[in-house]
Amino acid sequence: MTLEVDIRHSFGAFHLEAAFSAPAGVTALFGPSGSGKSTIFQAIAGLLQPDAGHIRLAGKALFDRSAGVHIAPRHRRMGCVFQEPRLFPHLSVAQNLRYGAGRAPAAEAERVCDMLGITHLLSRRPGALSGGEQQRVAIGRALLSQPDFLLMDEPLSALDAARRGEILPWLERLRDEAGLPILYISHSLEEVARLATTLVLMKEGKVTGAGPLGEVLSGASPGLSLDRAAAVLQVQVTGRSADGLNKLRLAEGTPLWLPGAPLAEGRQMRLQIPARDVMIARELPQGISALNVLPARILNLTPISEAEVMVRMATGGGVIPARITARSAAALDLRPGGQVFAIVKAASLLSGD
Ligand SMILES: Nc1ncnc2c1ncn2[C@@H]1O[C@H](COP(=O)(O)OP(=O)(O)OP(=O)(O)O)[C@@H](O)[C@H]1O
Repeated sequence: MTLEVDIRHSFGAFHLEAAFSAPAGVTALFGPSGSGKSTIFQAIAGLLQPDAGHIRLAGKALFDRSAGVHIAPRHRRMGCVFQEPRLFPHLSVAQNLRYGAGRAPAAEAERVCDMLGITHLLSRRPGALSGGEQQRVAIGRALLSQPDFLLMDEPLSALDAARRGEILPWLERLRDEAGLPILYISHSLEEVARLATTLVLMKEGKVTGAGPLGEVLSGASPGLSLDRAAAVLQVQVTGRSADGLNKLRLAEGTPLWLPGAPLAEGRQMRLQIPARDVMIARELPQGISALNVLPARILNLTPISEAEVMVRMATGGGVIPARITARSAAALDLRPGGQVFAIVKAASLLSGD
């Protein structure tokens, strides 16, 4: 099931023009304040009728200006989750869930409670839950309305760092198990890098980049500050060395070593490598301190200033960008298709199941 958005709308001097697709998984809308994220959210929710364009779910119009289609919000089969959980304080968790459940079979309620880890909370009132637990119940309530898609507007922004850390694994699970398009508005690139499968970058009402997370985040897009360009790679924990390094494996098998607390073997995680922390060598380097050297093929070079270029490289595990000087790129004679080695100076783990 895919949500397709192609809309235009004006508020005075502000002009929104947004076209993108949100397939199953998490599509993050990311951009500065005032870039138009909430306007898109409202249009998809049916609370605003854009001046032009259409919104389709699995090919069926929820809105189509030229065909005169506007499905009322209550008939859009969507679940919404906001910054605040908006639970009924006088009802138990079970009653709050039932309120959203409609005709959902009991087995479905059990599955959702299990997926979100809220089964043990069913008899409590919202006041006796942590912020993160309340938000999990709010997500459960949205899911039990058996929606065709989910809209999440900054669902973690009202929580402190500890509570965000508590709820993120459940959102990852939702992304991997629910099989729904989830449109997710966020101000936090860290959250986006951890959760999103598709990324839509917004700036001043325009989409400046859209596509699979790794591709958009590794690019030199106008919507992304250069300091934030990074690789996001899927890795698996395969062991730990005697001298305190976790051994990780990229999709195609290349090993990577990372310091940090021991991780459970077999765990799937996302690894983030900032473009500024990657160097490039033409030959397999000898006698350097960096542990992680990945064979790679150059995809393209994009000038980012007079003095710097972004070099995007393909490794078996995904795309790795490196931000290097134009002088180095010329000295190494880097060209698309060239075989090189990406030297990773620093990387951080983002997530795990
Ligand atoms: N109902 C409205 N009437 C007039 N202008 C509006 C209305 N709603 C939004 N705008 C304007 O449209 C622009 C985009 O707003 P929008 O809320 O979509 O941005 P946003 O990216 O969601 O921002 P934030 O991250 O701060 O929520 C802003 O300039 C805003 O002032």
